[in-house]
Amino acid sequence: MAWNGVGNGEFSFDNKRRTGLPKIQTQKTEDENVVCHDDSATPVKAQTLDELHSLQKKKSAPTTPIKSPHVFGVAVSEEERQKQQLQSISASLASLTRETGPKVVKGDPARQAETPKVQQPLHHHHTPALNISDSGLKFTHILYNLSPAELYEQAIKYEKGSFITSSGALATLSGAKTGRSPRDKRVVRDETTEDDLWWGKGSPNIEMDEQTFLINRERAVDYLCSLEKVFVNDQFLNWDPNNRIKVRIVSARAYHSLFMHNMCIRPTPEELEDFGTPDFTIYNAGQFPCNRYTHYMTSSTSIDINLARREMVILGTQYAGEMKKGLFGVMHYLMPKRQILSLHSGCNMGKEGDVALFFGLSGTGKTTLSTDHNRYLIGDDEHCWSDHGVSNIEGGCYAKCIDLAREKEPDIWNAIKFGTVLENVVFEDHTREVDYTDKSVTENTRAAYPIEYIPNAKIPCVGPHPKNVILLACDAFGVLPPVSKLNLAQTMYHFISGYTALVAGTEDGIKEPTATFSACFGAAFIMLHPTKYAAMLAEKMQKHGATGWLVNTGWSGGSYGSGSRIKLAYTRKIIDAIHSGALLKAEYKKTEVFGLEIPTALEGVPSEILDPVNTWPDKKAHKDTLLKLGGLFRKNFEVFTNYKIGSDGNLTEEILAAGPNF
Ligand SMILES: Nc1ncnc2c1ncn2[C@@H]1O[C@H](COP(=O)(O)OP(=O)(O)O)[C@@H](O)[C@H]1O
Ligand SMILES: C=C(OP(=O)(O)O)C(=O)O
Ligand SMILES: [Ca+2]
Ligand SMILES: [Mn+2]
Repeated sequence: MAWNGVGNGEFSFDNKRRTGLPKIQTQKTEDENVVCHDDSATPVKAQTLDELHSLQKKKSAPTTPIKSPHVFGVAVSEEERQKQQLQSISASLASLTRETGPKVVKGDPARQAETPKVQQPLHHHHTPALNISDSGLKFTHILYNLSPAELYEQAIKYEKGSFITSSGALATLSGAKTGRSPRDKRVVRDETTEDDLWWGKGSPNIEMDEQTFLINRERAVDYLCSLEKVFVNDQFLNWDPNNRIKVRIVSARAYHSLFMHNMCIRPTPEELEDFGTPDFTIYNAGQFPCNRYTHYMTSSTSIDINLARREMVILGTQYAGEMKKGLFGVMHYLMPKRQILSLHSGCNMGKEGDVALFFGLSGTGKTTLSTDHNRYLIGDDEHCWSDHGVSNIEGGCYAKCIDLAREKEPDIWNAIKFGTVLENVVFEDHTREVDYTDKSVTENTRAAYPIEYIPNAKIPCVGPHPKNVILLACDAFGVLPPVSKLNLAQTMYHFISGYTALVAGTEDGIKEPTATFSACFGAAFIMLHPTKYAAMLAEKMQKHGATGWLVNTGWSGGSYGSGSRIKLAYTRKIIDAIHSGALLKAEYKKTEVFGLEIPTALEGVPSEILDPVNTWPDKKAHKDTLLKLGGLFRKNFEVFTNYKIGSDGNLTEEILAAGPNF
């Protein structure tokens, strides 16, 4: 191909075939001696590219002037404060056999220029040179409380499977595990926990001894310290300032750090300055397995809680929900010790200050129904109920997003933007548009976002005593009514039972729903015997005059396979009528077997669906299914019949009588 360049700057590939296309002008002037200047911009204030890049970022100023923190009356310099912080992190990462923390330094190792020079390696004990192993010679870089933008960069650069979706969320994969592993949870049984905790049949607390915990802790710490860099989050749990817990999360992935940034309460820069020693520490070495030769291990996954040491170790699972629910378990131990009830529930508040709690197992609607455009969101999953009212434990929400639709759940849809972690979703390769119907990776696709991403979030996330306590069950048998009003004994019966029945999965051949009973609608997280929480709930509901409700967000018109799931729009109408007080005034009738009080009419919902028997074409099948479920409830409750609930002997009797009768 010939260069047809000519003196006037015209440029084409072939002069002869030049037809309709305009000539491309590369010089505006005819005078070749005039230097072409780039229009009006002033020149950059840099002599070199490095200098130019150094101009790009500035150190952000704290939101309030840094007060000089005094330690024993002595002012602490910023340098000293940074050193103390690093010392605290090094102490967290200390091997318990060597009793020394790793050498730690702040900043991304890939950006050496930004990493402060280390004058003195941080050791809190002097180690004789003879004892030093290779690991003692290396530095571990600490990426401390990074911002979402920084964590995005880390994830995209270093973690395979990290992408920015079209709405700005960070799509990520949680690896082989896409849900929690309750069978791999272990709790240290020692003097601290022996008498307090619920052990044995039905308990989620599978025991391990202190020594085994230390072995797993060492394994996790060694793994983390072997890395070039680890992420450290220092954050809070519980919006009740008097019962706030300081948590530190040490993890190997930006995904985990961003997840916890979103899910825990984010400290202000000032609060961070005074953070000090954490009350509880998570060591998340999820990419590294546990050693199956270790006593008590039954798989390569282990989630270990040591309440005396106030530590949790995660090995062999990267599912981020494990961290949030692990901390929830810790709160289920710490809070009742302070006479505060911890609850696996969502919570919202009306304009008049009326608070509702939404209990329910995974997938029953806590997040969906507490996120209500007409009400203030206090939280979607974990709360405390103290003498002062309710408080959210967390700073974020964790929504299921399978089949998420903008029209049905606009607030959750709009929260999936920059900063949100989107786990295990499938997206279109080019547009990065998420297909929320795609279950290729898992059905348990999730979005974790800070609570303020919901426009009507109530900040601070606290509220007065609840007026309504709504128990959600997704009944795939299709026999529980869409809504029932419960008396206190019934509320306790259903709270202790903790029933739901989801369809087992999407695999072929699974037609039968399986009933799940999970005490207190969260047996996987409770630490004490269920009757302890039940007694506290009964006392609080009685004292504050709260009404209990049972809402079936599951099947209607038949079981899974023949019936269909109750429309979300109808469930919302039901919930609206509970909030407004309209349902309290409705006319009621009693159902057979379960003895539930059901309304005969309700605005916005077809009356015939209020009594499930009307919706089943086959009445015998309905009766058989009802009796079958009643039998399952009865069998499940057998283990609780020997327990007293609270100090009121009558209540225990009433609760036992509040179950199905046939
Ligand atoms: N009638 C209904 N009520 C509540 N949720 C429903 C209903 N029908 C379908 N769903 C879907 O069920 C799921 C409930 O999940 P979620 O609210 O995240 O549960 P939880 O927070 O209790 O784990 C959501 O995906 C929601 O869209
Ligand atoms: C994160 C979880 O909570 P939920 O499904 O109740 O939202 C979970 O159970 O793993
Ligand atoms: Ca931060
Ligand atoms: Mn939820």
